[in-house]
Amino acid sequence: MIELAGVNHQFKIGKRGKERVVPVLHDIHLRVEKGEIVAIVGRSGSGKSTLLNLMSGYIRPSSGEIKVAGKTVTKLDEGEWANFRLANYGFIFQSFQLIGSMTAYENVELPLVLKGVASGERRKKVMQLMEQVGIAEFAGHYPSELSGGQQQRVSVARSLILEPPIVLADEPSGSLDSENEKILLTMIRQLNHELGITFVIITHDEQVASIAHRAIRLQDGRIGGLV
Ligand SMILES: Nc1ncnc2c1ncn2[C@@H]1O[C@H](COP(=O)(O)OP(=O)(O)OP(=O)(O)O)[C@@H](O)[C@H]1O
Repeated sequence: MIELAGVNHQFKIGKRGKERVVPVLHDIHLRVEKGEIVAIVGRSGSGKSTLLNLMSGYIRPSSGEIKVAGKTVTKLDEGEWANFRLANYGFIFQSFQLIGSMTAYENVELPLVLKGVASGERRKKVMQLMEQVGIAEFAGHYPSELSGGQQQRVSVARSLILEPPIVLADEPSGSLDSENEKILLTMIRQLNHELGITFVIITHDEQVASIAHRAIRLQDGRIGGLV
């Protein structure tokens, strides 16, 4: 589903003319199979977010090749990446990244609006999914009127509304208490099992890593073997 071959990444930092090159990822070879839940673990600064950003095209590798769903994505331009992301990826973030001026319903609906889906079909899909993740009763609430766990469920619903084959999650339970974390992890397992969605999850949390089929440890920008 996702394949990285010989991927290296370095950032350039500092003032123009005085840039310094900071190597962050080194010779990454990684395959995530369809239907897998893969956890990416490792210390702060080991390169986990950089790896996820490479998978989602927000940054381009300095060298190496990346394939997603059979397509070589390394050379896609911005516009092509935007379409590719919409068709293939859902995203879940630690900070939920909901739009504060939109209700829970409107947040979940947004990807369908962007895709140009007709309003009747949007309504059906949004309500069905909000019910599935247990937040239908909060449809008219704004994010500020919801608990952290409820906000995260809204963001999960938004990430799934276009039925993406892959969900990338960056510390998805980082802002949740243990009760809400449990609900989120059960939901991820269920979605993986029932819909075959592939998950790549960055985490520091052992509970999260424990639901993964496989955990990959990054150490100073290198894959340090299975956990
Ligand atoms: N845009 C950037 N410009 C320059 N350096 C960056 C940039 N983004 C990340 N880095 C550097 O790359 C290294 C890896 O960062 P990254 O965010 O991938 O680590 P991480 O494992 O996700 O860390 P954390 O667990 O703290 O989120 C760090 O040393 C960081 O300072």
